[in-house]
Amino acid sequence: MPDVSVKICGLTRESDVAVVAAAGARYCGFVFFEKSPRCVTLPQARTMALAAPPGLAKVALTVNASDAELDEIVETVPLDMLQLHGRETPERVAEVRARYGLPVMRAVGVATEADLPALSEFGRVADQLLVDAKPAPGADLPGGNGLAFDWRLIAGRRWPCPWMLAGGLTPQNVARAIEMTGARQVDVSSGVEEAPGRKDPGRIEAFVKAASQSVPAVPRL
Ligand SMILES: O=C(O)c1ccccc1N[C@@H]1O[C@H](COP(=O)(O)O)[C@@H](O)[C@H]1O
Repeated sequence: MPDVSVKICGLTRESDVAVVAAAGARYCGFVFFEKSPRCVTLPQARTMALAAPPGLAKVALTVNASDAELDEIVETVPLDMLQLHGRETPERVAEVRARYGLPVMRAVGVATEADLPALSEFGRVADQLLVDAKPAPGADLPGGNGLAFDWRLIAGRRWPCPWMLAGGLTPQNVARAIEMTGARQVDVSSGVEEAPGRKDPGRIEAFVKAASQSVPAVPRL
């Protein structure tokens, strides 16, 4: 049975790291975006990153961050990947990759067919894509809204680099999402919380279990 890797994003407590690792997730994410209820300070993120066991990749999520902001994050927090979740251009993605020598995952919001070409464009410069729901116009957050998109839009599609499915995933719907899209990696934030910014260990375990037991769709030729 093919393995599906899970990223649990928006951890805020050291105890979350142990829960995520024990559940069998492959990645954990720390949010550096002030408007988010999951935003963490550099010392908080450092403490969590140092608590992560080998095999749990640590991802910093930023939104249109400057070099100065990224410098501070990368210098303080031991990381395995940078997630760019704003309006970063392909040139900026390439610049960030070169500057830090870390893999970069670029998030792309999807609501309609018109959003799909951006996935091919960013797939040529990023190490990974995060295929997320496009937030409603005027939303405070560019992600982490618990909003799903129409998975039929990407069913069986492939891009030049590995990708993760995100947006409104929950322990209840993740198996269906994987079956419909063929995703081999999934990312969740609000769907495993008991309140905004507070992860629920039971929901994390249920999510990883449901994702791991799912079978991705056969890719379209
Ligand atoms: O989680 C956040 O607060 C956040 C803030 C700003 C940009 C992205 C954010 N989260 C990312 O969005 C996806 C989907 O979230 P959800 O599961 O729909 O709540 C999440 O996995 C993060 O990568």
